[in-house]
Amino acid sequence: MRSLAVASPLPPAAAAAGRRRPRASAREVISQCWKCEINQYRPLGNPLRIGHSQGSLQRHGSKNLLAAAAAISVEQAEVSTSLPKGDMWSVHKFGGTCMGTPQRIQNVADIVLSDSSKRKLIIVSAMSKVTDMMYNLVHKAQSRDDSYMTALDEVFDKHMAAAKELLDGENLARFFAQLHSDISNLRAMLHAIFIAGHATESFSDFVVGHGELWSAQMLSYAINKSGVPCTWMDTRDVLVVKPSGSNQVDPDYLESEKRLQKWFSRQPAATIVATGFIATTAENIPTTLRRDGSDFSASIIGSLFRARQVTIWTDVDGVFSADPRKVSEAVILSTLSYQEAWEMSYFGANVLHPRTIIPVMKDNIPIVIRNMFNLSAPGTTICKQPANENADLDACVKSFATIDNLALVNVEGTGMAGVPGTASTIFSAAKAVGANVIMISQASSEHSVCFAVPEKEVAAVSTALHARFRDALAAGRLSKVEVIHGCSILAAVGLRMASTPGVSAILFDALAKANINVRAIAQGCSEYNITVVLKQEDCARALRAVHSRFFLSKTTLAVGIIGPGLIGGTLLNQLRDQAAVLKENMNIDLRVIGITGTSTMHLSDIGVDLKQWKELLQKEAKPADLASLVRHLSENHVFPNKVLVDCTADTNVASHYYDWLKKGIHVITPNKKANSGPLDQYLKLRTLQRASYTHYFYEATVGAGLPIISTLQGLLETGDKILRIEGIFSGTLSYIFNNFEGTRTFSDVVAEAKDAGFTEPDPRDDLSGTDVARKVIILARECALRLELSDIPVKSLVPKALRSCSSADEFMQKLPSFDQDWDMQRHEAESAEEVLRYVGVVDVVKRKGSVELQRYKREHPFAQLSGSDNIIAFTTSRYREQPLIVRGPGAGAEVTAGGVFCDLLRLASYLGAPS
Ligand SMILES: NC(=O)C1=CN([C@@H]2O[C@H](COP(=O)(O)OP(=O)(O)OC[C@H]3O[C@@H](n4cnc5c(N)ncnc54)[C@H](O)[C@@H]3O)[C@@H](O)[C@H]2O)C=CC1
Ligand SMILES: N[C@@H](CC=O)C(=O)O
Ligand code: NA
Repeated sequence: MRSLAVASPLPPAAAAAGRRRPRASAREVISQCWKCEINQYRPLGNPLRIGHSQGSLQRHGSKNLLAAAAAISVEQAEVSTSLPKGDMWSVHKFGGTCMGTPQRIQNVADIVLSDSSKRKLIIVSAMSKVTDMMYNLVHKAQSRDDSYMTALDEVFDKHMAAAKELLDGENLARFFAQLHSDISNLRAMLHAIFIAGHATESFSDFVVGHGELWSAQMLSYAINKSGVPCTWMDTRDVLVVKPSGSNQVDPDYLESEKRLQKWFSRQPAATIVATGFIATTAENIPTTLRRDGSDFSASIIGSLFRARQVTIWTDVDGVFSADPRKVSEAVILSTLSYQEAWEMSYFGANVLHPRTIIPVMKDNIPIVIRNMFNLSAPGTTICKQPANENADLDACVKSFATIDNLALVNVEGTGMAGVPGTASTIFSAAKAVGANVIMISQASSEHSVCFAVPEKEVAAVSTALHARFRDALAAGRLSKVEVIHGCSILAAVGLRMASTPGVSAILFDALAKANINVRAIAQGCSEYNITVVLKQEDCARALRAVHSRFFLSKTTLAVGIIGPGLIGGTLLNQLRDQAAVLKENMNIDLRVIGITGTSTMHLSDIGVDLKQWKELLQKEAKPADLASLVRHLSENHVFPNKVLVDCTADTNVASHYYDWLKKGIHVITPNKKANSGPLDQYLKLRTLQRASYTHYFYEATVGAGLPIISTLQGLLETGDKILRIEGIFSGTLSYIFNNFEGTRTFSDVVAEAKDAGFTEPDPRDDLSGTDVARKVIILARECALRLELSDIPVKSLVPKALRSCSSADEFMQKLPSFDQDWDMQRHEAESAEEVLRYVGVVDVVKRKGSVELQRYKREHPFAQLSGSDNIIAFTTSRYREQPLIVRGPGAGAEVTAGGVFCDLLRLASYLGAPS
């Protein structure tokens, strides 16, 4: 039976008390150290090992070793522990940042303990910065800089301090003894390096690897502390690699498996912490796995155990669809195929080094990249592409990446076609000067070959090509060897691009719409990658344009708000409160990327933080400039759709709608000026709207949030004939006459309507009847009546003497002097059992409109209103006997902004949002 207890490192006292380890062979016992747990079973011929073994013996004394050996029972010595492989193993890897502080190491221990897998192997890097500190020691020593001694003390102090915070009692003592001994060995070795003024690679690797040895021990003891038996592994005892040139190593799986088997038979633990980064050669010389070595260690070990999964813990939520520093919209990918991860890492994406993928790929072991500081993020799973295309690989294009500082070399001429060996000559010239060819493209006409190389290598390539092709150039067989400087590569990566028609069409369409010129294109037969070469200055814009096309929903809308007053401001607050719900439930992503008032303006590339739009408009604002807001919107290539919402009452702003629609910017407004302005301009605007796919919505211009425009359009579009539209169209005037009773004065009620936000910015627009007349015109024009505002006779309620007031405030101040006149009119109506109501009429049959103050009997529906109610009656062919009536509050901030918001959602739904 394999007991977990026997796997834990035991001091002699504990061993003697009956908790025992399995016995190693006689040769191995001689050099085994119970304190440091580094298995000294190798022949003592390796000078690096001698130091350690002798150190161990000197440190702990042979007596203790003998005691440990004596405690091993015969029964346990007989136990054969073959290496279990497969699903029961889960492998985790924690990098230096994860192991950065004692608290983080404790968090790592907690993560390990929360994994319910039957068996776990945890690969760790050195504590953050320690590897650099260790390299620095070697560097100092071989430079004969004796400050290596104080630097070594710092290494000791750092680990001692961490261990003191993390461990206690026996675990701490054990770690301290080991650290102490290692540091004295290192001191001796560094001294030797100092004297020689030189360190061999294996000496250096031996020194540097201590960071991992210490972090592995600390974590293993921290896990032990919680009562879960855990042992630790010096992977130099197991992982055998051979150098494969160009600063790389290849794992020797057969030999490693043999050694792992042997190691495990001695320490058959269910939880093992192993050192990342370090390994050994077949000749037992310490070495490292080079850059990103710990990930590689995890992948190799995962493969040796045929693990269920290898989890690489880091400090990001997973692999992004593009560099998040360049594309703020970048998203975390939930899955990636091995090949995609491979492609992306080539482009410098923060994925795994390609060689890390190889060991697990051969056994189909998934690698999961997770954020240790955000455990709620599920991370990115890198696995074999599911056979079923509909399985969880999200999209055919997985990510976009760029490489800057490139130059294109274009070799061109009629003499190239059909001449074997031209390409070979070109690329051997590039090779001869050591240039790295990053991408190649040749048109099938064979008249030109172009390729991209790093900018810093292009001069040498150009010189080499001119030399090689001197004769061909002189004879005119080649017309030019041309260099195009300042280029970048933009690559789209995705496995399913191969089986999805139209991907490249979408890619190039997005580039075209962003007005980006493509210099060269390459797509290999594998179709994992489509690469385009563009001007470096266009690259960031191109990246954002293509990313948004593939990753943002079609119903992402960039919104510009003009006039953050009562309605505009209320709309911004409603957007703030509802945006997340819309995104979550309806995939509608509304981003306000610009707000302008009359004096200040705030712009954002990705979306204003609506929680603080008011502050931003004060503190982080520029002088208001409508033209630059429009430019900001139309030149933004991140968002597929753009809309301007005019919340002013400004005629000048309204005069721009035509241009905006022409630019492809949708327009939404509660401002009545465009639809009630000069007829010819109105007709031009509506004609353009109908001829284009750009939308113009203005529901709130009549009846605020009440569905007046949409009801009318619905009747007309379905073939009903409108005969007459009649009603109370002014929320302000409705409020005034609903409340002008008893002892209240007319001017008080007007002031109340103003305070309640029912009036126009200047209340004279309401009292003069102009606002109602505008609404009558808007409805009349919907019914195809060609009327101008001046065609509507209007009864103004503004006393003649106040029409010339220079401001709304002056008007409000002077209004009380006319209260008596109003009292008289009211009394007259009241004595006839009637009420005053201000009504508008569109008489479609007679092709005219009117606006009047009328008296109605108390039982008339118009007399029944309250608050700011509007009531609008449509008499039509279908609704002839009983008109279709829409009634409800027809003014006020919330209902009006709500009406504008509805238009925004209608736009999103026209653009494809779910209903
Ligand atoms: N208040 C209501 O109940 C209803 C209002 N409306 C319409 O909504 C629009 C806005 O009304 P309110 O918000 O009540 O008025 P408001 O006066 O509170 O807001 C208008 C805002 O637009 C700004 N503005 C004016 N000209 C501008 C320009 N050229 N560029 C940038 N900003 C400019 C002003 O500084 C102000 O902040 C008006 O067209 C009104 O007819 C429509 C239905 C109901
Ligand atoms: N001032 C207007 C607001 C809506 O258009 C009104 O009172 O109706
Ligand atoms: Na309306």
